[in-house]
Amino acid sequence: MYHVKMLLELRSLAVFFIVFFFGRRLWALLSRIRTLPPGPWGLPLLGYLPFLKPEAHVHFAQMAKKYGGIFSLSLGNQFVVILSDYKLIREAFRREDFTGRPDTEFTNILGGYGIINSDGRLWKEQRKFLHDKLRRLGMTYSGQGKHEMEARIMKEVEVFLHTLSKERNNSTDLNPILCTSISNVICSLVMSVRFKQKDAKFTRFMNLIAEGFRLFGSLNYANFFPIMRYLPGLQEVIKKIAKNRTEMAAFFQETVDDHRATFDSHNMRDLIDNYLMEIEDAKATGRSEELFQGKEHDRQMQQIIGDLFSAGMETIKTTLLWAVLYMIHEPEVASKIQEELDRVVGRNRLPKLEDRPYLPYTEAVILEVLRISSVVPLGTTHSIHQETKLGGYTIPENAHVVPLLHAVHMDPNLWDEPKAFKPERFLNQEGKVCKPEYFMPFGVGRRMCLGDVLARMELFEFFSSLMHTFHLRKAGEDSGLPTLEATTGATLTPLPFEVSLVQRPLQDSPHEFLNTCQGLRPAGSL
Ligand code: HEM
Repeated sequence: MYHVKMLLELRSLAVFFIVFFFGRRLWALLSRIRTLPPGPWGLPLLGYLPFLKPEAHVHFAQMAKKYGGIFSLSLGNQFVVILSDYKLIREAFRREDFTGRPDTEFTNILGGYGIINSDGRLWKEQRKFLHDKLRRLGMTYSGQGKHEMEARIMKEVEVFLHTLSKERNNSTDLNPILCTSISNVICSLVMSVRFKQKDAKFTRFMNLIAEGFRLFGSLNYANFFPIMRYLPGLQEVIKKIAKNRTEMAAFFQETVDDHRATFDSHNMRDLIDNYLMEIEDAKATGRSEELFQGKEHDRQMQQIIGDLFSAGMETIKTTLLWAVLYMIHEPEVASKIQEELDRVVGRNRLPKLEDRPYLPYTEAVILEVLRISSVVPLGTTHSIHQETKLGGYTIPENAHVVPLLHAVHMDPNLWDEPKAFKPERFLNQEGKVCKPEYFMPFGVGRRMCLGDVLARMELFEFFSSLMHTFHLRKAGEDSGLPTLEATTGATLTPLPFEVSLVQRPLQDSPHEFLNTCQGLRPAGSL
């Protein structure tokens, strides 16, 4: 009898301890959950993934209305924090602890090379190096380099206009023409190479990039559930990515080898020459092993070329396509730009960078295009490698942090009628350009776009020259206006459309102007 009683007491004690232990754990878990940014619960293991709609930026913006300027959700095994409060975006991204990039299937394939997806010391050193060298090559608003950069861009602008002059009055798809022209700017800066329209090597290169985007897109689920990488379908995708990357690497390596063979330390032609100089210097000073944090030198150069190309081509081309589309929709805005260009620049030359301060309306239109199109709607995902606090909430280690730039640019509390195209919002009462701190198409903080100066130069030169030389009209008499709907990928791209280009009549000095617009030699590979 005594033993039974003992056993019962022991059992009660055990139950008490189990309840106490799990109760404490549950309490700790709930207390911790309460410190995380608010957000939906989702399903066990899958989290919110099954409910995510294809246009993630629009879906997240709707969620932000419910949960606020900082909210969180689980997507598979990832904990994601979405920021749409511009003050919190600024606060987070100026901090060192928010400069990480996520560790995913995608970044594993890249092996930590390059700049966009690198992390820690390699990223810091590469960012400083690139910032310094690209400035010397002309990515700056001041100094001699600026003129060299302008010359590189203008060469492409002129070839672009020449190609278009052959398309006058026809319905034209600007996408492939812009693709070559914008690529040539970045290729000339990085590796002194340029391509003709429809060049076979360039076409292959562009196809590899397009296929790369598609293949990495289909790997998305493995980013959320790493175990899925072992599924046969995804194994095939991974093999194909590896094959394409080998082909791209060979293409870049050929350029690096050519540069090595003709390298002259007294004549730095481009970014690759600067990298070769750095590698030589590291050898001479016994730093070779440490350079690029011990990573393979040539592979780092290959990835840098790939990173700058992918970051600097699609974004600018897409922004220019949006600009053209909005000009077709907003003929009054287009006329005001042309009136300003005619008054300030005159009809006998193309606009130059030094005209820019005197062309506030044109400048305001470019800013409005950048705002309304938010070509990189979700910015680039950041990550943190140690638990931290933001806006009073706990941000756990390895959380992904997404700046919802689209929501910032469409916030009715910040912008009057955000869906309307209103360049005037970027002009102050004196008619001067002013940018509010919640305008952030290039991101903000320590990992802000490295190419924003080049991007602003290119957008100005291409857009103002195009407007100075052509009227942009909708193609086809009977068709309606092309849609402003976007295709959602890493960037927000307009659906394919055509434009009718009507050459603008000349007034003064027709010879010089004609020479610029029509008498140019076609491009050839360097
Ligand atoms: C309209 C044109 C462009 C837009 C809208 C744009 C936008 C952005 C955005 C939103 C980011 C992410 C910032 C972050 O991580 O928080 C970024 C990063 C970056 N951009 Fe751009 N970009 C443009 C053009 C360019 C050009 C022309 C270049 C090349 C020279 C370039 C090079 C880069 C690089 C290297 C990064 C990564 C920086 C890092 O991780 O430290 N971008 N850009």
